[in-house]
Amino acid sequence: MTATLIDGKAIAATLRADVAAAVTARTAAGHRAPCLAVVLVGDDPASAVYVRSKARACAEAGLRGLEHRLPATTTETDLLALVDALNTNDSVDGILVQLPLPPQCRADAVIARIDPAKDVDGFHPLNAGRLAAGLPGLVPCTPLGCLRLLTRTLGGIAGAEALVIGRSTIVGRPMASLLINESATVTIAHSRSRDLPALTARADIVIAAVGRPEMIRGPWLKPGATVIDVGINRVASGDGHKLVGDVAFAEAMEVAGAVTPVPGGVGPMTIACLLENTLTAATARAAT
Ligand SMILES: Nc1nc2c(c(=O)[nH]1)N[C@@H](CN(C=O)c1ccc(C(=O)N[C@@H](CCC(=O)O)C(=O)O)cc1)CN2
Repeated sequence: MTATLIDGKAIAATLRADVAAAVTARTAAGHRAPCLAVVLVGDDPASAVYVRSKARACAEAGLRGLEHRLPATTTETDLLALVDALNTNDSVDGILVQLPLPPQCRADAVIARIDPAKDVDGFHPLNAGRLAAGLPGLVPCTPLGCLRLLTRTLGGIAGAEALVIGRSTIVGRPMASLLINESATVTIAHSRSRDLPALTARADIVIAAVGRPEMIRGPWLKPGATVIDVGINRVASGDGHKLVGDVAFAEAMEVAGAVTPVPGGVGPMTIACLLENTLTAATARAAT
């Protein structure tokens, strides 16, 4: 069996075009363009690349993007002061603080300071609680992107057995809540789970978010399963490096029904869903 490749780049492009069309309609109706403020603290090269991608994606979709670059020595107090200023700036609809932060800034404290109505990352405890309770709110972009990929690939997922591997607050836990809210039957596995191959063998849907290169092997999978690989791991290859996921891709393609590649799977959906969340936040704020 050779699985279908789930083309995250193409699906993300469609979602970004949908957001762009909605923004055009909004501005034609006399509203200002939604505005996303991105805060980058320090010099992490990968974070700088992601922030640039976000700025480009905003511009292409007709959103206003603001960038705040702060030095690696920024204190938590100064970062919180910037978040406060963005919270009270009425022309800002979405606030995103790029992670990871330098050690002197506690991510939990910073995230908790963001106005939940502008929390386009969906990381604020209030939004996390709303998602867990099945209430509407802003949802973390990576799990939301995974759900969009699943519904594009499978249609409905009600009743499906889904395995989420990873219990982080950024991916695993919100992913499980999203799947439960779609009436899937959900298992969450993690580093202490006893028999991961046996859990994987039962799953119609596997979401791999463990951060360990190629840990999930093809022979573990149920034939025909849909595999969403959230991992982005940089591994040595020849003289340089390459990106691999948490799933052994070539093996998975032999057994699964559909698989996301790395790169080009979940990653592009994260940024497309950030645009979607910014539009959602702007629309909700305009209605209040
Ligand atoms: N505040 C946040 N910080 C971080 C988040 C987040 O959602 N909010 N997620 C990641 C980084 N990230 C976005 O910020 C992100 C990571 C990867 C990709 C992506 O498209 N990856 C490509 C491969 C890129 C490469 O070549 O290195 C892919 O998978 O195809 C987009 C966004 C941590 N921080």
